[in-house]
Amino acid sequence: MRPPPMGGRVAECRVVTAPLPLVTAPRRESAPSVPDRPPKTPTMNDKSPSRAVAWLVCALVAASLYGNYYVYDSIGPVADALQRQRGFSDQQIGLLNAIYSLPNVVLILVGGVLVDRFGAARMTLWTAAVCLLGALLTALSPGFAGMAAGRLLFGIGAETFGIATLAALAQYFVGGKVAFSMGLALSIGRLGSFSSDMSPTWFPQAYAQGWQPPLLIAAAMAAASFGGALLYWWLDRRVAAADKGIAQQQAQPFVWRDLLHFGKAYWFLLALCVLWYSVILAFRSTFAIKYFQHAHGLDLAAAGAMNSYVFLAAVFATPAFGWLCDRVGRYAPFLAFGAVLLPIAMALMALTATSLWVSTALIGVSFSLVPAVMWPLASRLVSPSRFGTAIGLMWVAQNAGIAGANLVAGWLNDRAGAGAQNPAGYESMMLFFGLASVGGAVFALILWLTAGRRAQERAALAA
Ligand SMILES: N[C@@H](Cc1c[nH]cn1)C(=O)NCC(=O)O
Repeated sequence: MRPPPMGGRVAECRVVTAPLPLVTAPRRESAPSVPDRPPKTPTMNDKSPSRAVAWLVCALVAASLYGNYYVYDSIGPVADALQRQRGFSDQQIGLLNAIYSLPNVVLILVGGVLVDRFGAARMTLWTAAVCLLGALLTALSPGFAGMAAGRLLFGIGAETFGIATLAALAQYFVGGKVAFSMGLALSIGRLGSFSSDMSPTWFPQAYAQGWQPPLLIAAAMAAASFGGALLYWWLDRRVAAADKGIAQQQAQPFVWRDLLHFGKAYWFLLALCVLWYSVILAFRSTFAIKYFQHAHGLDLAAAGAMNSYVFLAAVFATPAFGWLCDRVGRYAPFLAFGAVLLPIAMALMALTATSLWVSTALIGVSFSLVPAVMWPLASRLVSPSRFGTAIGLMWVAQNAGIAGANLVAGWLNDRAGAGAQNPAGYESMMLFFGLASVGGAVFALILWLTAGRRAQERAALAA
């Protein structure tokens, strides 16, 4: 009944003696290839109780992600109130979000290793607790320093929490539907981001009272997230207790050299992750609204709405694409398709007068498809006992890329004097994001055409 554990005392479970539901065939240690089809095992029988347990875990992880992503995006809606009521500068408000990413440039690798060491369930619980403390500190602090410390604490917990939740799904859905389950959980997370953006409409009384009540609502969301994590941890303990009789092996100690054994496909995926997320998150989260206003003549409300449709599309499309991937059994072509849509959208926006709806739709598909495939694919490219480390390393580079892209794009805009009076000043920023998105698409294509093809050839030979 228990999935192959990822860490802690019950970590390495690739040798399985009993025909257990949810415990599946061994995966490759460091294969540089992209699987054509998820391993078909007899473990995910539609009516087996273990399948129900896996979906319960998925529901708890998704609920937990909802609260976590709500807090992640909770500063934007109170930015104006923080400026008016507490006199915060733009730089201070920017820092409340930047301080989330900066420590993670180093720390998530440690977080990933801890996930492999102590297991997904324990780390989900511990990091959800850290996130709750961070959200409370942010909401209750009387001064800027306390709020910044709260966001720092939240960031330290949240990124490792993200890895632990992906690891949980990779464990429980190892026999099938991994992309669908991850897509579903991520889509509920996106719903949390969307809810946070919509909270001024949903909780007008809270916003009428000032900056604090909305942040207390965010802290309540973090508490709900912790509740979900607690239930998941409890369930995982019960599953472990039911599996007492099964031979389990000790966790492998972490060895830095292991990183070099991840294989080429993993490194292509990491490069795509850095470039694609840098464009998506730095452009969409920081500059898109301003760019739509100044270069495309939208007012603030229309620009904000246009941007939020990307989130909304992802809520529905991410699990749908995950389902499709599981069903078709292909990953790399979908990833390449999603990655190629991004430079096309950037080119349409920057170089043509095509309606913004077209580029928004393309970015919406890309934002739904790439994460729906990237994380399940990562779970198949490395050994289960190194999944946390592998994602940790990807997110170290991703956070550095996002922070760097924000700084470079801001510098390019300032240098060119970009603004409402000078829309052409955005050209260098768009060129930068365009080139980065082309780079991401190239790595996705290489991943598909080299590692993916080789896997197909091997499969054909084996047949
Ligand atoms: N490292 C995280 C960054 C993030 C984005 N939203 C909340 N955290 C990540 O890549 N998560 C996976 C995702 O696609 O959201």
